[in-house]
Amino acid sequence: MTTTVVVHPTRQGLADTAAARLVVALVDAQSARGEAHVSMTGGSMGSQLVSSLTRVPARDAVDWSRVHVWWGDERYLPAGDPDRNDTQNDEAGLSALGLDPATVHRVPGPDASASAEASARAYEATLRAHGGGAFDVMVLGVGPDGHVASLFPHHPAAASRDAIAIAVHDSPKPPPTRVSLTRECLERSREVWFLVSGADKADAVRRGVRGAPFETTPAAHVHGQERTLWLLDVDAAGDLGG
Ligand SMILES: O=C1O[C@H](COP(=O)(O)O)[C@@H](O)[C@H](O)[C@H]1O
Repeated sequence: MTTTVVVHPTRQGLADTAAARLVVALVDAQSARGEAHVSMTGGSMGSQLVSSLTRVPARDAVDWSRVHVWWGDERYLPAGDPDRNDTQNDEAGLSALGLDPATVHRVPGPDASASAEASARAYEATLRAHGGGAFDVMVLGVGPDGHVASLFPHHPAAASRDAIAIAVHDSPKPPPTRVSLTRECLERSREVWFLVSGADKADAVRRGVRGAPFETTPAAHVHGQERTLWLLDVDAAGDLGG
């Protein structure tokens, strides 16, 4: 397993390059296994990545009808809520890619589940029916506090084991109720890509890349089975030194 840091001059360049990488990774996965599984992220970079994906010249090399889309976490809000990660990805152009809605696996919100726990169980059951969360590529953002998906520093839910997906209550970042993949699940992917932009993330990136304790920096302890990439813009890389 290797960890690589790649620094891009601009945020747009970061998103465009990550989108091109993702197209190639999906083509490779489909050629090796017939279908591809990617876990997307919300937050600032999630939608920018989707927007860039819609403009990658080679995107037609992917058979989008055989791409399974998942999310590493979701804000527990009704379908279509503008604060949901999937809604924001949709608005950035996800539907323009030619995906089959049956292979876009959304986390149920309060309109489709009795509780965040029930939502996590339903999402976990869907994941178990499709390989248990061993994605080809897991795309993750990182918060300024070092959180990843909805695993927050010093939050008891972050330490959950023996599950694939969990309910998260009292999130320090709104909305307070979320559903997240667990640390165990996040580590099952072939490749983990952190996409991080902005000077406000520079300290979290430094801690993540240098391996700070899980309790303070959950992002530091998520690795791909084959490869971990920290894809940064120059501002997010600002505290890494030469
Ligand atoms: O709330 C969330 O935050 C993180 C990071 O978001 P950002 O806006 O600080 O980039 C995101 O990765 C996660 O999916 C989302 O639910």
